[in-house]
Amino acid sequence: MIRLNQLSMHYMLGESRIDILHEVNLEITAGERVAIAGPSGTGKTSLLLLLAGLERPAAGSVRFDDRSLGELDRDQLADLRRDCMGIVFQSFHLVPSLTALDNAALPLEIAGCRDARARARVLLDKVGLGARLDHYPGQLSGGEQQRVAIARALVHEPKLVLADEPTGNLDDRTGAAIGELLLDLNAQTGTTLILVTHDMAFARRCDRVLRLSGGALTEMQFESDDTHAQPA
Ligand SMILES: Nc1ncnc2c1ncn2[C@@H]1O[C@H](COP(=O)(O)OP(=O)(O)OP(=O)(O)O)[C@@H](O)[C@H]1O
Repeated sequence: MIRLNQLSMHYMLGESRIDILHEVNLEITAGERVAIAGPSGTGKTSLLLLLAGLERPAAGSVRFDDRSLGELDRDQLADLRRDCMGIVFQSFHLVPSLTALDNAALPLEIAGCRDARARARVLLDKVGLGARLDHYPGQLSGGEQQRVAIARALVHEPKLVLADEPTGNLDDRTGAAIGELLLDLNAQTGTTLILVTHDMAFARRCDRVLRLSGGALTEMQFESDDTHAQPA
């Protein structure tokens, strides 16, 4: 489903160059659950942005279902994201003027789905926000906003979910419930999951854990009960 070929990326800030990825190759098959871990500031969020076509690489390519993102224009990329992806950013990107229910229903409303609000309500219930449907983002806590963003990312059952620390701001119990929701979605609909997480217990429930460090992605290997694994 996803193929990274010799992918390189850096940011320029004035004269200084921040290297994020150096000639990375990776294949992710449909239905896979992939966790991305690694120290703060190594580029995990940037990698998700590349996968979503929201950043352009310096070299190499990102292919999604045999389409090269580099060959798509802005509108085609936006269509691809709308139709095929559910994205959870660290900053949530909720629409401030819409209620939790309308935010969560947005992808289905845009797709012209008649039962958009009913389906969004079911998901908001599942993330524990059944009593917050009519609240605006400014009236919700950070963790509640995060859960609305997760409901919005999942509501149209996308082929691919890209989530940046989806359990990061949540207490253990709520975080575990959100983790279950993502894994259930994967089990039920075959959604491919690519999740940035520092939560190793959650990461280990994925098929693969990749560590991003020094511009390289390395697959982590675990002993049976070792939650402090080193990259292979
Ligand atoms: N638009 C930008 N311009 C310049 N530098 C940037 C930009 N965005 C990110 N960076 C830098 O690139 C590096 C990687 O950032 P990124 O957010 O991808 O890291 P991360 O691994 O997701 O970090 P964290 O785990 O703390 O969320 C950081 O050093 C950051 O300061």
